[in-house]
Amino acid sequence: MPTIITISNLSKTYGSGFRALRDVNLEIRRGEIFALLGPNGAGKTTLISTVCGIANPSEGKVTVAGHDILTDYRAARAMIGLVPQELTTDAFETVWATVSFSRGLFGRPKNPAYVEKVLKSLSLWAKKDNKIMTLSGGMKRRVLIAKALAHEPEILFLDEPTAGVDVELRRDMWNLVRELQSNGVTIILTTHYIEEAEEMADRIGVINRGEIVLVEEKRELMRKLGQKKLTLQLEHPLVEMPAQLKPYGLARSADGGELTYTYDAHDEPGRIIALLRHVDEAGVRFKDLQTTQSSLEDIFVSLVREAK
Ligand SMILES: Nc1ncnc2c1ncn2[C@@H]1O[C@H](COP(=O)(O)OP(=O)(O)OP(=O)(O)O)[C@@H](O)[C@H]1O
Repeated sequence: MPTIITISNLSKTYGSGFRALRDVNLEIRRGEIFALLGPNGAGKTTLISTVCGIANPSEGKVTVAGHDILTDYRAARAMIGLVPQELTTDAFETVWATVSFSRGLFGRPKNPAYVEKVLKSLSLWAKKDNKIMTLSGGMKRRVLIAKALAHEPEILFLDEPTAGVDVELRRDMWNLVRELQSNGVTIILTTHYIEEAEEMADRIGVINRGEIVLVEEKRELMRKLGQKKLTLQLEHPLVEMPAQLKPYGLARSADGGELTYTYDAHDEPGRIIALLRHVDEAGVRFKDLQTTQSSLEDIFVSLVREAK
């Protein structure tokens, strides 16, 4: 996939002297869903704000489809829709007026048919004449997305799109994001919900203390870093680890009733077979066994911990 956004050696130091981004290098591919994960204060919003021209970079360069965000600001910005974290919409305006106005801000000619399509796709059509302040929190969030899409951007940034929304709206948002992607829109989202990244993203970037600590295809990340656990529930508690089993580094539960073997997800299956044979040879009997795979959450927590 060709690159649509190129971020090179980007650093951001706020007026307070705080360095919120440190030498960030990142390429976003056209048409992908890229999830940016990071703990509170990691720099996610700062990174988005800089690419969208809301915050100025201190060092480095960002181009959007070849347009420099500083020297060719208008062209770069016109390609981007931004759904901010905070609800900043004008409370007294109607949904229709707010969304149409956003389109005008980018110098786009009026296109009521397009605005209608956006409002319908966000289930906002029935509310088009309602004032924003009369809408529920979830509806207001949909308005923010409609505003961001009003000028037909090729790239959509969603900053914590589903923070504080109910499960149903979250599902709707996910479906909408997928639909946008199938229409060719590139999506960059930040999220605290690891399951959201797991569900949605093609690639995942992890940012911690202003530094990108990892960028990887989601599938590859889970394959490479995912660990599996095999747990044996024993018929009788094991008091001492038999010699044959020592090389496997098995963990014994406090009551001795369970043995757990942790292994890389891409280890050859032969090792498990050998382990089970050794268990048998050692006269250890088990009544049940389970395998589990570490989630993206486990991977994320260990990455952020390692980077500290
Ligand atoms: N205008 C500002 N002036 C000084 N420091 C700032 C400013 N804006 C943000 N920061 C600091 O920069 C760091 C990164 O903030 P940012 O909002 O980018 O993080 P984030 O990853 O989006 O966090 P969250 O997940 O909490 O939204 C934080 O330590 C924050 O306090």
